[in-house]
Amino acid sequence: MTQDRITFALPKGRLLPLVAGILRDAGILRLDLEENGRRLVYNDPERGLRYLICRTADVPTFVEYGAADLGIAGKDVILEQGKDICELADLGFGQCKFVVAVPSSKLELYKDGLSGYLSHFGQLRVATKFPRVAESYLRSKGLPGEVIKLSGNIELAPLVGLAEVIIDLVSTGRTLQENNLVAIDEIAEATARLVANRVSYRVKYNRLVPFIEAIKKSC
Ligand SMILES: Nc1ncnc2c1ncn2[C@@H]1O[C@H](COP(=O)(O)OP(=O)(O)OP(=O)(O)O)[C@@H](O)[C@H]1O
Ligand SMILES: O=P(O)(O)OC[C@H]1O[C@H](OP(=O)(O)OP(=O)(O)O)[C@H](O)[C@@H]1O
Repeated sequence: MTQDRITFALPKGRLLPLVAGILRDAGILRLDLEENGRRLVYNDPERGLRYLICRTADVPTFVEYGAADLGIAGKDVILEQGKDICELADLGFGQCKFVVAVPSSKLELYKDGLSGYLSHFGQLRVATKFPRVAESYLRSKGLPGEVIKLSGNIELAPLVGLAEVIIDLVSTGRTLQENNLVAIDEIAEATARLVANRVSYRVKYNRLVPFIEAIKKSC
């Protein structure tokens, strides 16, 4: 880690325009980050700042290993990754929630919940992009379900018999609705969080604090 340079790990995709806007409003970011570009590192040597464009799910990894001092990631990703990083602030945007959803045509089978379904049908397969969150949910309910990890388009799984249930993120609810799925439980809400590498937060504290305060103020 370079001692005086500050590196930010930013999530590409739907959060990037929001994050870039906040960093700009905070007076930190002066560069144009191409939202759909291929460039992954942006340097601002005059200010001693660097920005990494990361896959959303990888932001906590870049921060944990000190490749970035600060990062912005959804709470969903932070929960799933379980990395050893400092969570500094809830930035309030990027709101969504983890839900458990089933085909609306089969809702009747879940009237006694997932345990009722499981005791009747003997199996419960849960498709998700968030296996840790799903395992922990099943454990908390005492359900011996099988978690099937997918990379996206999770809603497809119950429509074609790959799984009975999905655990996925919802914001508008449109994807569930358009695929005839209905939420039967909510697990947790998620918003974007400002995170820091544990060592950077101690060693570079004086340099980081103005950035942290400016980001919090512009949210
Ligand atoms: N409706 C939503 N669905 C998914 N994520 C959402 C939603 N609303 C807000 N978010 C936030 O946006 C982040 C996901 O952003 P995005 O969809 O761009 O990434 P991704 O598709 O998971 O990543 P990648 O394309 O790299 O696999 C989530 O981690 C979450 O914090
Ligand atoms: O409630 P809504 O506003 O419809 O949003 C929810 C959808 O958005 C996310 O998918 P994303 O667009 O990230 O694509 P993915 O399935 O490839 O992850 C999520 O996994 C849902 O599918």
